[in-house]
Amino acid sequence: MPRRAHPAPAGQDPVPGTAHEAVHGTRVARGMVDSGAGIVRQQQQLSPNGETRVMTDGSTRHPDDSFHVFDTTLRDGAQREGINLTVADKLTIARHLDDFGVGFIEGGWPGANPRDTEFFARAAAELELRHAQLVAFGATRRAGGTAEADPQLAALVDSGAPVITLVAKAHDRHVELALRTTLEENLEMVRDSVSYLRSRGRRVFIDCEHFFDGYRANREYALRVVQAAHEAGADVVVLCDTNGGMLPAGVHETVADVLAATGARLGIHAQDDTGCAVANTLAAVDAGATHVQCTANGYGERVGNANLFPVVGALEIKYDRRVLPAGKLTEMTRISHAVAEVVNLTPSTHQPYVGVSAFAHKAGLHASAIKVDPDLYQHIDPERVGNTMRMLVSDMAGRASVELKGRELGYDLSADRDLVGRVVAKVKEQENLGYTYEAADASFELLLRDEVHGSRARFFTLESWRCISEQQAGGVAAGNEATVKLWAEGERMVATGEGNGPVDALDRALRAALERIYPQLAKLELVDYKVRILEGQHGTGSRTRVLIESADGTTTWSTVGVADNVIAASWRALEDAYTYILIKAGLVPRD
Ligand SMILES: CC(=O)SCCNC(=O)CCNC(=O)[C@H](O)C(C)(C)COP(=O)(O)OP(=O)(O)OC[C@H]1O[C@@H](n2cnc3c(N)ncnc32)[C@H](O)[C@@H]1OP(=O)(O)O
Ligand SMILES: CC(=O)C(=O)O
Repeated sequence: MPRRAHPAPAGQDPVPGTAHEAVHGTRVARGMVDSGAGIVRQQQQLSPNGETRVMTDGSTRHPDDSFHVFDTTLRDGAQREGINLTVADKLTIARHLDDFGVGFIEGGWPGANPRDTEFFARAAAELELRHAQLVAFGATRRAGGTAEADPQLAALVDSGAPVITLVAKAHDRHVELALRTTLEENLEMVRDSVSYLRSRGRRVFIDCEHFFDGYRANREYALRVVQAAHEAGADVVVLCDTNGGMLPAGVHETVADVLAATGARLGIHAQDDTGCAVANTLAAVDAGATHVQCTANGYGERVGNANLFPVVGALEIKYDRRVLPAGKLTEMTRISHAVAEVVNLTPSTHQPYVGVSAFAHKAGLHASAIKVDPDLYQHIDPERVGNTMRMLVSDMAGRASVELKGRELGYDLSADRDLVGRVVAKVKEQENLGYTYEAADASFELLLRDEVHGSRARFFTLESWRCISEQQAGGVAAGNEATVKLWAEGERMVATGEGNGPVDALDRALRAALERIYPQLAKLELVDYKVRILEGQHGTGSRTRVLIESADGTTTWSTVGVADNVIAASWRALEDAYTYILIKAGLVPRD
């Protein structure tokens, strides 16, 4: 890997606990350094070839400091509408990010609110980071003051974080309108703030806010801000597309120019307002930036930031650049979903690399090529990022889709072309009635099994069901009751259930009838229920489709039912859900 092109400024030693020793050729660095406001852990070794840094706790650091993956989920990601993290959430996310192997975790703005201040205090006491360094974020000192006397900078030092990111104005108009100060004073604020933090033993990165817009408005001034930060000792000058309006070509051209004009080490921070944050980040890397700021799942202010996962995926796989510790790339899908869980947002199914649909194939022609070689329709092997290929079966499926889906489910259908053809035809016929099998894997598996065995799998046979929903005047629900009459193991069962809705009542009645014979049903839980009214087709009236997601404590599965009314459709989806759990429990149905 290339070494860092920009050694620390003359007269200033690299900050203890950072990876400068790689730049300066030192092979071993150990010890605990009191940096003035807290102990900075400094236990690291370079292997003889300089490629792997082995920490004394056995973990590995990045090969060197020449490229930074900097995560700002806990600072800029938390600026997304709808995200509201507790300190405990932030600590959990920091552990996930460290486990993934990012180099820097920006934890928040100490002093801006009690939560972020507490986060840094607890991080110092509780976080055992194996790969990352913790970063505190803040702004340059106030206009007209001194860094020494600035309470906000004091809070950054007090946070104990070994690395500080300072946001600085780089757009002349912002200096005049937002800071209400002179262009010269803004440069002085940058120099003074960086020098002060450096004198306190901190490594400093500068986020040049609105850099690209500022560069367009006043190139010379924007470059002077970069130069001021660089000369004062900022390790990386991060060019920020704060309003997110840039496109990749413009980013590339600007970064290349700034690099040539200043010689500063450059980073990129891209907001996603044009949908180009990842592309802009990579364009900056192509132009020479060696520090990328990203957030997990692209969370961030307004529409978000450059998404960490596709950026890292591109760097590791497409650029063949080792930015994660060995073996960590396969953790990507798990980490993405784990962070989504903590922030309480459903993971985007269509996210590149890590979404559940990222390697899901629906079109029959795709499946037929994938059958020969998955590379024909996949840009990478999904296992490289911990994801899996999935076949979707729908009315767009062909023989190959069914054969591959069958293989996924444990059926070898390759020798029976007729059977596969019958399954394809059945799927298309059923989907024409409103069924959807891509969203109901378990119903598809039952359909496939029925074709393989030549008859419907049955653990019970319905005689009738009846639901009664009662409402009192004024719209107050009085109750829901369902009765099922069915046959199982030669016995006739009649059972009644009450529930908070007719489908709940039907489910309870079914359990009451069957649980004695099939105790495995005690584990069955209905976890999600979706109804969709389908427009009438071919002159028929509208139909109702119900999708039920069930779980047994270890796995989940989905079933589908379609009928003219919602309860009949629900019954069909329930019947599949019950049948599926019993088959999975190893019971043999009467076919
Ligand atoms: C592009 C980004 O996303 S940068 C990150 C932005 N993040 C946040 O704003 C979240 C945390 N922020 C906060 O909690 C608050 O805004 C605080 C604590 C930082 C400041 O709060 P307040 O003191 O009440 O100020 P307020 O938010 O109204 O305005 C910001 C002040 O910072 C000043 N300021 C803005 N940018 C900078 C800068 N780069 N350097 C120095 N001062 C700055 C403004 O001039 C303004 O000063 P004024 O109060 O003298 O007019
Ligand atoms: C610093 C930052 O978050 C921005 O400029 O967008």
